[in-house]
Amino acid sequence: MSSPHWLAPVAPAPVDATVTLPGSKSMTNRALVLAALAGGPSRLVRPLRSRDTDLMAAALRALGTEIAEDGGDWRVVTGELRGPARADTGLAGTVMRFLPPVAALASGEVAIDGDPRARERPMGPIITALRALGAEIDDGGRGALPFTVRGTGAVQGGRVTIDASGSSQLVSGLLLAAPRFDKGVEVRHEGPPVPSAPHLAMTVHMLREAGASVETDRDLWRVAPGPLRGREWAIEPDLSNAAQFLGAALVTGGRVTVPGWPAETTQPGDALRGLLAAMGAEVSLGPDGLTVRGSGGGFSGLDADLHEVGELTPVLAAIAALADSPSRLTGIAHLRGHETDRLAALVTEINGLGGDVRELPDGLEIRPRPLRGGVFRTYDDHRMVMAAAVLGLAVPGIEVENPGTVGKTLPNFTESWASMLAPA
Ligand SMILES: O=C(O)C1=C[C@@H](OP(=O)(O)O)[C@@H](O)[C@H](O)C1
Ligand SMILES: C=C(OP(=O)(O)O)C(=O)O
Repeated sequence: MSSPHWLAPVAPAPVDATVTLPGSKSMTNRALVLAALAGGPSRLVRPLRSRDTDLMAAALRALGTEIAEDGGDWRVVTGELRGPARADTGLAGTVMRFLPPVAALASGEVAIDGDPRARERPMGPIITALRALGAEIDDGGRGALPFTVRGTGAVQGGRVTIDASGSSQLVSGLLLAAPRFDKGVEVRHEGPPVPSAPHLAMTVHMLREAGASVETDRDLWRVAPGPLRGREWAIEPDLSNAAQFLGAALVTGGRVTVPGWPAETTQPGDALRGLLAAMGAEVSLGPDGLTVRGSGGGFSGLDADLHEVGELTPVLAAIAALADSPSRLTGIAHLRGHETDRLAALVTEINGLGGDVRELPDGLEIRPRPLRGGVFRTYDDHRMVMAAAVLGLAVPGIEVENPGTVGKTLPNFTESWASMLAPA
């Protein structure tokens, strides 16, 4: 899926905009899985419609779930899970990690594959864990996509140890399907720290909302077997996808408001409030939503451990490249296994515009430099498009390769970006 280059627009003036964001990818794909496993019908209200969520819906439909359009909502009716079926994960981490445990509950074979890069993303630990829990998986010994899950209609479940330092989704995937395992599951993580703690909290929270009994301790998650309830899932706006819009307020010394910002949430994007404030933004959360204002007098770099909120890195790195002082972003070695090796991609592309970004063993060191225009490659990574857009606010002539790849989570991004920049 490639599209012609997009010339990232320079901000003609400080932005002054209200930006309504589509739903959360992470919540939409969890709700779809929980709805497919529930005992009764569910409704997803304002789900995200994007490549990642459409792929999850298509995969669950292929397994026998009915997912109907209903005025922008999705109505989900549980069916008997069955193969034979084929499922495409695209490049979606949530689909490649959340679907196999569901496929293991189906009767019949489910062949799962994805984009070429999907075959390189960490999958080994969840394949091994599923086998230990009683599933049969033929992966040709690769420990990666593609593979076939030979479902028997049931998974025994029980205790399992996993190294989830490569991705929190390896744990989330096991937990989401676990109420339907005969013995539930007890997952213990052993290894370097698991990233993305808020996403694990989201998994636990949503499981409980669906009626599951979940206990957690440090590096330990226990899900009891039992029925899941069909219910209405009101999907929150995707707060991680707010990063570039709120960042635009800081970079241009303007104002951006995101309506519908939840007062309480498990989304990692909520950390943007503190992170942008640390760079000098004025941040306020009120009845109109979250408002970020930049001073117009420049802003400082950021020294932060982003281990828990790794998906914010590409956009924060772009903001940091335009700051008045250096930044150090750490705790994000696992980003080498994301849509692309994000540490390498950010170094290559920002330095290609004249920047000075250095890769650390677990992060990035960013020294702001005057940047020039040029081609910015995006490596099939939606967040590289978003990062380029932020740089383009201040640097004329940034040509973004394959902007359509942003449709992984935000299909109308270039249009919303243009309306944000249009005079009020
Ligand atoms: O569970 C989820 O919805 C996600 C978990 C995180 O994955 P990692 O723990 O692999 O970083 C995050 O980066 C990804 O965008 C979404
Ligand atoms: C890492 C990300 O996605 P995925 O769900 O594919 O892991 C992301 O959205 O930044």
